[in-house]
Amino acid sequence: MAAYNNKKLTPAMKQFHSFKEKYPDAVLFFRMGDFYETFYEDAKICSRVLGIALTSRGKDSDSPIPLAGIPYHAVDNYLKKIIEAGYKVAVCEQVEDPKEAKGVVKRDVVRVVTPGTVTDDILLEAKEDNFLCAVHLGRKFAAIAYVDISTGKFCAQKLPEAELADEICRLSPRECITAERRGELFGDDAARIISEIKSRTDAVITERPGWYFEPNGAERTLTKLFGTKNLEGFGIEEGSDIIPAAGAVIEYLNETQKTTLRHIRGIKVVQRNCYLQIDQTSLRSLEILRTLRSEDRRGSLLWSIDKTRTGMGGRLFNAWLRMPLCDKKHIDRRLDAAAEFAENKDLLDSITGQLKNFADLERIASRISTMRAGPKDFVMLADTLEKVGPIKETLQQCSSPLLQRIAEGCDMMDEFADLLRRAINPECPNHTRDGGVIIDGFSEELDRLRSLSRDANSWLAEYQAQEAQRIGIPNLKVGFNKVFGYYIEVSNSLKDKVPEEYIRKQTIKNAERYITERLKEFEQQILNARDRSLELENKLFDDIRCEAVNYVERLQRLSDSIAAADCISSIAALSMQRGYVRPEITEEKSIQFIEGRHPVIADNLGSEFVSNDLELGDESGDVMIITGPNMSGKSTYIRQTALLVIMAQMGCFIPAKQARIGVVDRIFTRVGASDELSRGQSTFMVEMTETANIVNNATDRSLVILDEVGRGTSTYDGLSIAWAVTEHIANNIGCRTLFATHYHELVELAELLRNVKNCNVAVREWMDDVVFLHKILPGATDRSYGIHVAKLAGLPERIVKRSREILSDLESTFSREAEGAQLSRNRTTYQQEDLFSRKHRDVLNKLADTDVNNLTPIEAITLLSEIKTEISDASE
Ligand SMILES: Nc1ncnc2c1ncn2[C@@H]1O[C@H](COP(=O)(O)OP(=O)(O)OP(=O)(O)O)[C@@H](O)[C@H]1O
Repeated sequence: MAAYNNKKLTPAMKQFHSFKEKYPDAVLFFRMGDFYETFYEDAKICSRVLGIALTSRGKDSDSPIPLAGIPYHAVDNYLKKIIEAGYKVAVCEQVEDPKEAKGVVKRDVVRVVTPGTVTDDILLEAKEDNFLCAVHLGRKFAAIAYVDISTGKFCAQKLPEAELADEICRLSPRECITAERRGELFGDDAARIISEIKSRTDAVITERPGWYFEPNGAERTLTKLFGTKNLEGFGIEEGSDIIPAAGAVIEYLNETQKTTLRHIRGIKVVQRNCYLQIDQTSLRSLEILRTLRSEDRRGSLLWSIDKTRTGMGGRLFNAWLRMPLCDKKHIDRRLDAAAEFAENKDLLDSITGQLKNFADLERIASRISTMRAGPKDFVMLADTLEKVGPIKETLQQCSSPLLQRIAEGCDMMDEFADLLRRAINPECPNHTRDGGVIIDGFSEELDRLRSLSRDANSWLAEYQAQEAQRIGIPNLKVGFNKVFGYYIEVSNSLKDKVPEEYIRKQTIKNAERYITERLKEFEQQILNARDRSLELENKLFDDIRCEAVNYVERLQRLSDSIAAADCISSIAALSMQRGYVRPEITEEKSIQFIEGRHPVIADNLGSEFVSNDLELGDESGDVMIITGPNMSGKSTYIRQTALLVIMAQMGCFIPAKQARIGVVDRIFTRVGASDELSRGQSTFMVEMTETANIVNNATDRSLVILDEVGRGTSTYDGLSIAWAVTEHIANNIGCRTLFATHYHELVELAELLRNVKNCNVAVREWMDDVVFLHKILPGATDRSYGIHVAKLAGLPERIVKRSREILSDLESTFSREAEGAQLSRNRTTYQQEDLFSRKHRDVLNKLADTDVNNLTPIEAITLLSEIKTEISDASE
């Protein structure tokens, strides 16, 4: 912007530069009349991202300024596009009436819209939280704080640094604040974490000065917002790592919002061990919130099972799915509630019916609190508050404690609903600027002013008729335009008849236009009345908005209750629609399903989907090795297990005939070869990193899903790694594990280790073809049928035939017996080592128990002989 110091700049452009200096990292929307103008680089960005024309200001000067303008009435759509493209926008408005301005009109930046701070419905996904988060790396722990300003939800948690990136990915924030890259706050670790966030999420990274994160200042910011002395009431002790992160989030909102944040009423500290931990890899590979390939909601578990009807219900359902519970008591509370709905169709129909077209109370409450609520918000609110009574009555009939609590939370706010009904016109426009928002009868003064303007039409008609008759011009017309106001129009052929007192104002093609003293007087009265009625209407609307602020807290609580009712009824409706059952939740370390189904695939395939049983953990063995041909359904089966556990622990019914689930603390998956080349890691490296994460962090309460570990390297390396990992899990961790593999050699582990068992997927051979039955059966298989699958996939017959020849050659050269012998040798050694160590221990114990001083020589020789025999037995 070389032109900044140019003395030739107009006052408006000088003003533009002064704002641009204050908001250098934002695109500045500079209001000029009916347009938001953008200049210089901003104009180029807007032209590129928004597809609007790039022109220039001062075309004839030496240095024309690039310019792109956005009509003010269409600003919302343009804002949406530019924010989605990851830009921030500073909205600079005219803050005085241009008519009254002395010199250049006063302007100010009234808000900065960034991806993480949007509040307008059009810029938000109804059923998704729009999180802004801040990250802080403490000495021992990391902390993250996140807020959705459109709802007022504000949470924070302390966690090990190694889990930070995963947690951020799970939250999928739109924007992430970090301390500026200088000083000790921003070391190598932070740089690594930020680059991980950048590569794994769509979040925009915003750097802010180190003082945003300074603990004392941050604590002051937070206590000021909540009006508390300290943060102990929120479970945040002095010096907690949470404080810098939470303070930075609020400081950033203060910087960008320029309105009150009173709808952020408190901060919830998330206790990680209360929730089933699902790491980022599992979240992605199990396609819980988005599909793996297209990153689409459609096709994900959430998309398939979410039947909520309200925005806040949808967001809560999303959070329940992202953060399933770990406490049997809490899970049962949700399940009891869902069961009560599922068993009573009338009750369920009544609730779901009432939730239809229910307003997003949480977001309206936020807009009320930030004084951005429009007339339509209040109309929706009035309609919605009317439904609360019937919902409360329905819920009061229920006996489950959760539903009773929800019923208690159904606050009808009669007096507020009544005010809205009396004041706001149900047919009102979107904005207050043209009036028509306050209903007739609400204010006597408004009614009087309105009737003055309404009566104007009949006065004008009467005046027109009178004048036409008086001066004998039957087609004389009274009209109105913005420039001249009211006028009398007389066609040219009759203009000679016009009396003297008519003052000529405008000549048009076939007529002349005049004004009269009476008409002018009348006009003044009318225009005055219109202006005053608009002014009064705006004042009345503002009063209602201010009154509404007193209800924000109650609206938020009501919203929480309705969201929970929506989630529970969604679960019940789903279970009735698809025949899901209530899982029995236990504290045992086992999982059992009878006729379990994959929730998404089974819904697509209908009756073609083959259901399967599962017995895992405790007596049934912790580790299940599943072998079977390609395409037989191994991956589907192991993923289905993880999904059913997640659904059960969120309090959802599940697709099975019967299910018993021992609560799981963490889910780990190592599934398929995800392409992480963009992160500079080879497929095998990713596979091994994920495997290392599992063996290092899984507990005996975890569920581990392994699909093809070791496939990314040579057969023997891969097999050895897979063998050793399985052995380690079975011997040292003992967690419930499903391992789908093509390494048939692994099935031998079931003979060696007590808690490992084999299953295979049934296949029927028919002529030269195979039919996949998708049925999981006990025992191992030793055939791959890979070539059959290649044929099915359309590999040319010539290649298929040649593959068969090569396979048969290979099979005879490196016969399976040879490999088997190798492994049986391993097995023998394994058994021998075990036996040896046990015998040696027995012998040593015997020696330790012997009192040598009291042994006779004969006894000593007998003991020696016994020991010798025992050792020789063991080595045979
Ligand atoms: N239980 C089932 N009932 C019906 N169809 C199924 C079932 N399980 C899987 N399928 C179908 O079989 C296809 C292949 O399943 P899946 O990917 O689970 O096989 P896989 O054995 O893991 O294959 P690979 O070893 O090649 O990875 C799926 O796309 C699905 O359409």
